[in-house]
Amino acid sequence: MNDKPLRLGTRRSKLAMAQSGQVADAVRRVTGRPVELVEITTYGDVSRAHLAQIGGTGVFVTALRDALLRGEVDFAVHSLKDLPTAQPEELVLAAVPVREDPRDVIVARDGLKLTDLPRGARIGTGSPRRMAQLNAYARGHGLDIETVPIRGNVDTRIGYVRSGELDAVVLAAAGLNRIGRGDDVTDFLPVDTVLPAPGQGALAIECAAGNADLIAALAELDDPFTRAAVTAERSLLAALEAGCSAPVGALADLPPLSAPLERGDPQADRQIVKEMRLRGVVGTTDGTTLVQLSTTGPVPQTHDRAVALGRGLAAEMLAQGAAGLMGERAH
Ligand SMILES: NCc1[nH]cc(CCC(=O)O)c1CC(=O)O
Repeated sequence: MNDKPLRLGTRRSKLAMAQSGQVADAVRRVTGRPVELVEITTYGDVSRAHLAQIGGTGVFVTALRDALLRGEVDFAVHSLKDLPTAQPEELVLAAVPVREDPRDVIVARDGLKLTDLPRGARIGTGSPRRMAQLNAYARGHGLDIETVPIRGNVDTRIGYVRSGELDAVVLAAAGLNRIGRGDDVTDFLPVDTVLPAPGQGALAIECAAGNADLIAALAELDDPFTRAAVTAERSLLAALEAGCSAPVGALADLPPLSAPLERGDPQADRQIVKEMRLRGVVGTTDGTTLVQLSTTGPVPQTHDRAVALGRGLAAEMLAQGAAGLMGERAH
């Protein structure tokens, strides 16, 4: 047996360290090898500039990928939603593990839920996708809220609420759960209200394309349903030619059951594993216009079919004017 430690390249943020630590445990289990964490500082960690200003996608990812390409680390763990949709040829996503809760949540003062927020409440988020959908929801439901651009790590964001500067902030459930702050959530936003970012809640384990033994070992951590889902979501994003900072949401999951689920009902079980629903949304950040569409079909059994599912829905969204809602292109 090969006892040489596997080197896992990771960012130093609390979230990155938490998810790298969890994946390291899983990789130790399936490979029987020790795993050591190698900390890498990325431009996104250092820059104080607003993310939209440093621009482009994948600022958090480039330094990790460079370390992989230079052979300084054996694999890296990314939040899938931060990964650019273009895959470099020299690298492969060796595994996409089972997805965490994909929903966005709010952390609000006094335990408030979205619909309890008082008139004029200030909600912090740096994400045009979250702004667009929250503002659209507010318009449709007589809520009077103001979305306020913020950035920073999870602790910083929650700090704005604790200090009283903001009434609430929007975050991803998955990130809070991974750093053990799930109890701070005051409201889970239904995906019908705010569709998450493509890939949200999922991780990607990436390694060099030439590392066949490691790729084979890591395959055990792959969840085919999650992989098909995030492939469809990211293909939708790519086909809209939108970057990670575009107001685009997408989620592929199980379609609602046509009949109430009965435990062990073979009919319901078959429906669960066979079908996938893909939803996509794009809108203006003020929430005045949203294009929101969905499609349901068999769970894609190949990469190409998952890509086709995402592209197909993107084409329908473009036909309904999606391109005009995205504003300045990131690239
Ligand atoms: N944009 C930052 C980011 N990238 C990944 C997560 C955690 C959720 C995930 O893994 O999808 C977060 C924080 C957030 O959006 O609240």
